[in-house]
Amino acid sequence: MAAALQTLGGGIGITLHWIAFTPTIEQQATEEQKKKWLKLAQDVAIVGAYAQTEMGHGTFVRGLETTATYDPSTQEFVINSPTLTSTKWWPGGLGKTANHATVMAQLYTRGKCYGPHNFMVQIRSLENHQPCPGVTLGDIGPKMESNGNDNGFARFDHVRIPRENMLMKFARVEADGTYVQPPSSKLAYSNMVYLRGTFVMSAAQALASATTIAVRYSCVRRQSEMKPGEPEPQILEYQTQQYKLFPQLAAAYAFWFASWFMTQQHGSITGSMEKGDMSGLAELHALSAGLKSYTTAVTARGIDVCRMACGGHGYSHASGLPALFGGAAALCTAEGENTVMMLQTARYLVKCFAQSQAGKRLTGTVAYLSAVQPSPVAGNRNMSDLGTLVAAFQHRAARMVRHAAMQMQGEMQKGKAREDAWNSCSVLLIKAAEAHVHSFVVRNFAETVQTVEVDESVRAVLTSLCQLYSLYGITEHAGDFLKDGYLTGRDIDAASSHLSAMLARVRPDAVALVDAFDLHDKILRSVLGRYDGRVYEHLYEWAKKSPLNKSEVHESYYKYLQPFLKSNRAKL
Ligand SMILES: CCCCC/C=C\C/C=C\C/C=C\CCCCC(=O)SCCNC(=O)CCNC(=O)[C@H](O)C(C)(C)COP(=O)(O)OP(=O)(O)OC[C@H]1O[C@@H](n2cnc3c(N)ncnc32)[C@H](O)[C@@H]1OP(=O)(O)O
Ligand SMILES: Cc1cc2nc3c(=O)[nH]c(=O)nc-3n(C[C@H](O)[C@H](O)[C@H](O)COP(=O)(O)OP(=O)(O)OC[C@H]3O[C@@H](n4cnc5c(N)ncnc54)[C@H](O)[C@@H]3O)c2cc1C
Repeated sequence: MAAALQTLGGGIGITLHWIAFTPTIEQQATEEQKKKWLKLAQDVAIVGAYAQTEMGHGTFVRGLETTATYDPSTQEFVINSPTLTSTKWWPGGLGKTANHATVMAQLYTRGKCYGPHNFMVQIRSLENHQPCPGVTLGDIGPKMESNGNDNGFARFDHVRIPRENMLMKFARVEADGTYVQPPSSKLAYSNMVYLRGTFVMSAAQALASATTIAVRYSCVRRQSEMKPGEPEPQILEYQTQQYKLFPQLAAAYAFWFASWFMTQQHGSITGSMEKGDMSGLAELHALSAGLKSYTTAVTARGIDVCRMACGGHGYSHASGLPALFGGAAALCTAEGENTVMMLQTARYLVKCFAQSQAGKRLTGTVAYLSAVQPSPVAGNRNMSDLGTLVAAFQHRAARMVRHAAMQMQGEMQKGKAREDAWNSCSVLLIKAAEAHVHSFVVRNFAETVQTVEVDESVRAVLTSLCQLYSLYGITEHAGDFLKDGYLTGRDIDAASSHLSAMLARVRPDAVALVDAFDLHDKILRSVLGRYDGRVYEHLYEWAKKSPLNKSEVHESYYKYLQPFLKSNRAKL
């Protein structure tokens, strides 16, 4: 149903109904409110949008301008868009599809503002789908990709909703207008944490799709001569092609396993939060923000590497790669712009570093920060040993977190305000947070391949993939590892030669590793990545269906080219 709606002639989008609107009801509504809306949403008896971002604010949620003012005389909230920049802007499905929206608005009661809260607002008639009174709706226009989704705008002109339409699981407003505090003001943001966590799997699946397409095509495509007179080789025989594709393939597996951890963490921490234990929220936020930022950025870049590795046909929509890239690029901005998200992780790391400096034993994904010795113990390391590689990534991250935090402390000791010191160290902070997330992904990958229940022959392949992913990271960021002498030049050379060996070792299993993603042709939507490998016949069929081929001589010839040619010939 959802897929049908999704593809029905484009222009409508129900994705956000499933991934944002419905989970918001699940996570933020009271049991009473769930009885009213959750089944309607789950049965698609209503279609919803998650309306938070405005034309003037996306990142800075506390700066949102839409207001929800409580009127105790009628026990209603008045939803209003006071300025042009308060217009809700970007929400998927808001333009033409949704008839309801959870609207994030500044809550006012008894003349005081209590910050952003979620409100259920009906925006279109259930009879004729016309906008409700006081509601102005529309699509925001063509985008880089995903134009099948009607990302829309909405304005509210003093629209009245019952008090009960405030999602009140955490915070409440009583009938007389009394505001009841939530256990944490950030619980209103809980669905963003959930959604960021799901983006890690979206990134893994997107990179899995791109590497499936590129690896399969690289076995079909033959090009050039490796040795004079020999037949043209599969382009996957070129080491450069392996160096482009196999690290992306390894990253797809790494992110897939990271999303398993993210899902498990989200479940257990939100489970504890249900019982009132908020202690895990900060780590969950930092992990989901950092993983979302890191995996989507690597995925977007990786898909473009796959696209380029397929030459001209990669640039055709027949390959499916431009659409994948456009979708992955969106993930870098949506649900928390990547820079801002990585800064959130950095904020958490600086806090944890200070706690560890004060003698607190750190736990969870930051435990290594207190365990890693500042002074490196140089020496010939076994660069093919996973434990050695994990330790190298943790040392790098710990060193960079310490450096950024100390730099910030130094700025403040010179008299800078904390906020100014933060801003002037934010590039260092971002790099440290990226190193932290990278070390988590490597450690989690290594732990998963060592413990996952698979045949030993499969474990051997996954171990090679994990070594390849780690060695690629070390060689790509060699400076970070060399800086304090933790790794030597000889170690980096050893890492490079092991990486070359891993490329050759993974080659025989490359097709099996992408087939293992089990992505049906209907999901891949790629002529180059077809399971049957019949690329050229289907590329020709695909091209023949181009709208431009409906007529032998296109109407533009008669309208523009013919008169233009005629006039140029007349001047000869
Ligand atoms: C091929 C690809 C695959 C498929 C893709 C297909 C197509 C692509 C198309 C679309 C993509 C798909 C879906 C799109 C869905 C997108 C939906 C949306 O975008 S919804 C809107 C999302 N918006 C955001 O995420 C906003 C981001 N901004 C924020 O979250 C916050 O403003 C902030 C940046 C975090 C700052 O908030 P604030 O200023 O209040 O906080 P700070 O002062 O920085 O920190 C205070 C304190 O609070 C803690 N904290 C902050 N946030 C949270 C949180 N969520 N949970 C818990 N704690 C939080 C923070 O850590 C601080 O704590 P402390 O240090 O202890 O003081
Ligand atoms: C495809 C797509 C779908 C979306 N779907 C939805 C949806 O369904 N519902 C919804 O509510 N929203 C949706 N959004 C909006 C999305 O959540 C916002 O675009 C996102 O949160 C970024 O906010 P912004 O666009 O205001 O960018 P800005 O925050 O203005 O960012 C612009 C630049 O400023 C920088 N910047 C901002 N703040 C800081 C800071 N504190 N420190 C350093 N740099 C900073 C950013 O890093 C970035 O480089 C969608 C967006 C896209 C692209």
